[in-house]
Amino acid sequence: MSGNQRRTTRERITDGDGVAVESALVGDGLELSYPTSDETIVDCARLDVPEEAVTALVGPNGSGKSTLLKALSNHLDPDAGTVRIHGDDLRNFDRKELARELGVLSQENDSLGSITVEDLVYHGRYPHRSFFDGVDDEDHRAVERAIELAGIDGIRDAELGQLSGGQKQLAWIAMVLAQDTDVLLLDEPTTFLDVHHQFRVLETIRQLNEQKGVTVAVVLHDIAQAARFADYLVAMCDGELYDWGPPEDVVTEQLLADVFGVEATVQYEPELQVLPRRALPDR
Ligand SMILES: Nc1ncnc2c1ncn2[C@@H]1O[C@H](COP(=O)(O)OP(=O)(O)OP(=O)(O)O)[C@@H](O)[C@H]1O
Repeated sequence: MSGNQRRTTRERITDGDGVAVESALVGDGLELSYPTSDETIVDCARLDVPEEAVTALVGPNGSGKSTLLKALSNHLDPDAGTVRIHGDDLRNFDRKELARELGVLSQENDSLGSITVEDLVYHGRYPHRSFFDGVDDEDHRAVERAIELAGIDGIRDAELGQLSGGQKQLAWIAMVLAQDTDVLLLDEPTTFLDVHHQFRVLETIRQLNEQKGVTVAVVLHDIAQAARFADYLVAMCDGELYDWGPPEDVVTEQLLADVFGVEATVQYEPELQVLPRRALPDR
């Protein structure tokens, strides 16, 4: 079943400015924990990832961003609540169907043994092939496009195990891009990357959003970068959603103190900037 056939239900919300937006992904009444403990790690009444927009999840270490992303990508079963993509419960999808809808870059990438970068990127095409199908022209085109977007042509024949952390990260990003999905969930895609590659990855995400209408939810650590880059911010604190909305509404000096524990100034000239001055005492 294709993504378009599934798009039967529209879920609308109103953002901080009172503007109605449609949600591609909705987390509804989510309570999340890990099998190793009874402790609830995330308790989130409602989370919306607006359609055809870039949403950045921000928050301090351990605030539950990755955990939330795992639930949104069906890698973690909620103790309570549901995740819906275009109105359909994620649990209604088999693995391959979901992989045609959702491209996921997690922090814990599966080990695929000693394969080359190019083979890894081809791996991103598996949801589009049946068991007996070979690689077709569309697969070749998608792989070449992903390799170009990620800027990894020079290392396509290298084995993953021989790469630096940043090069590996770019290879995984290319694999997710080759999947060619309408929705991307990216957990810290800029980790390990130098400033050039950080910009390149963020520009690629923006380009996919603007040119192809791809919906993106991305965990970013740099609040100033997230505020400049994203259309919406989701600020997590202690496993709860502290605030949600356009960056101008969410990034306040109060949020920086409450959520991040820093005294900081927020400036808008020439664009939104966060200027941290000092760390506040631990909460
Ligand atoms: N596999 C796991 N088993 C048990 N607890 C976990 C597991 N993964 C994360 N946690 C716990 O869940 C809490 C939230 O972690 P999570 O990784 O979601 O936070 P985060 O906001 O993404 O942090 P960071 O910015 O450091 O990546 C932490 O207290 C962490 O110890």
